[in-house]
Amino acid sequence: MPAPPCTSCHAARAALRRPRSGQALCGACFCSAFEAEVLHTVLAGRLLPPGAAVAVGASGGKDSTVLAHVLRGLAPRLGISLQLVAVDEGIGGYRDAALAAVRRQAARWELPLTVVAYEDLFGGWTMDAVARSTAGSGRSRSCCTFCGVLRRRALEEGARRVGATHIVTGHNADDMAETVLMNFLRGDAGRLARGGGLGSPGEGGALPRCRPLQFASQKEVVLYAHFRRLDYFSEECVYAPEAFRGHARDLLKRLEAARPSAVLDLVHSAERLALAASARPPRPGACSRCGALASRALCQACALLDGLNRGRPRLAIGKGRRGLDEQATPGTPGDPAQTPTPKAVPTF
Ligand SMILES: Nc1ncnc2c1ncn2[C@@H]1O[C@H](COP(=O)(O)OP(=O)(O)OP(=O)(O)O)[C@@H](O)[C@H]1O
Repeated sequence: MPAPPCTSCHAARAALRRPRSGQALCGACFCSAFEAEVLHTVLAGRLLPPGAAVAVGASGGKDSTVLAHVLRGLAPRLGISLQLVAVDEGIGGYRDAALAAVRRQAARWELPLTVVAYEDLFGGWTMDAVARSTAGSGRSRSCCTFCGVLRRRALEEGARRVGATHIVTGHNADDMAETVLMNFLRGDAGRLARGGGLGSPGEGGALPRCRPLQFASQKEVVLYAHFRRLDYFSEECVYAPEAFRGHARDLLKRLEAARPSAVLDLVHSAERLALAASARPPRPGACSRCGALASRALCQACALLDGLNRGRPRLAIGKGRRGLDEQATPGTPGDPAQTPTPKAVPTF
């Protein structure tokens, strides 16, 4: 049976049904609708004001590839300038290939690209060295916790170096729903309260961040990349199988099969959450080491690096963190058996 006509242009045959609405569209009309929705998200949320110098966190994966492509098309209309900032976490056999995809994109789209590396920013620590250190403490699953915190810091540093005023990342609705679910499962009220909305306005001197694909489903991001023939890197990080996120992802898939709106419902529910006064985390202050926003004496990044440099990475995660703050003395040397011979003292 031939495909039905596109319900938008009525000229071409439909190539897909939109996963949420069931609307039958041809590839061209789907891509136009997707781009219009991203534009609406940016304008309605006042995410990127005219004149903004925007750093796109470019991982080479499907989400940031689609984000960079869509924003490049919208840039003249929004009055913004764009550049790519990629973080090299130092993950052998994974990030090098992903960075090659980012370099191809930058060349094809004529966008400036800056690469910042953990190794240079964090006193010689690469993610592979962190993984060896955390596996030694029997907690290899914590790898992604370290990587998430350090990547956030590295992206901020890269964006500042190129004079950006705003940071955008490619998190899609599925990523956001997984995060909400994980925060619920961990009982992390502070993160749940902070996780709503389309990004952060830039508290404590940090650059404003936003996620223009936050309402786009993963399936539609993949479809968009397919119809626009985008070249991206699609392998999973070598450390991802260890991550707790995988359990949230599996659970979400099952929830979605029973209730197709589950992903967006979760994203919206996080926006509407209000914490009881007794559950509210204390107002953040400044990290005693680097000055970034911190809810304890040290910000997360400094606490993690401190734990690593002491050869006690577990100290920096969860309950051990309090002890680390109490012991925090700037410049404490690391345990040479664990540290990767730091090249420089981390400064951010
Ligand atoms: N190495 C990196 N350098 C720069 N930005 C990154 C890097 N890794 C992730 N990001 C940013 O964070 C977003 C979320 O990344 P994450 O790896 O959690 O999800 P993802 O769904 O696999 O994203 P993507 O498909 O873009 O890789 C990315 O879309 C990108 O904007």
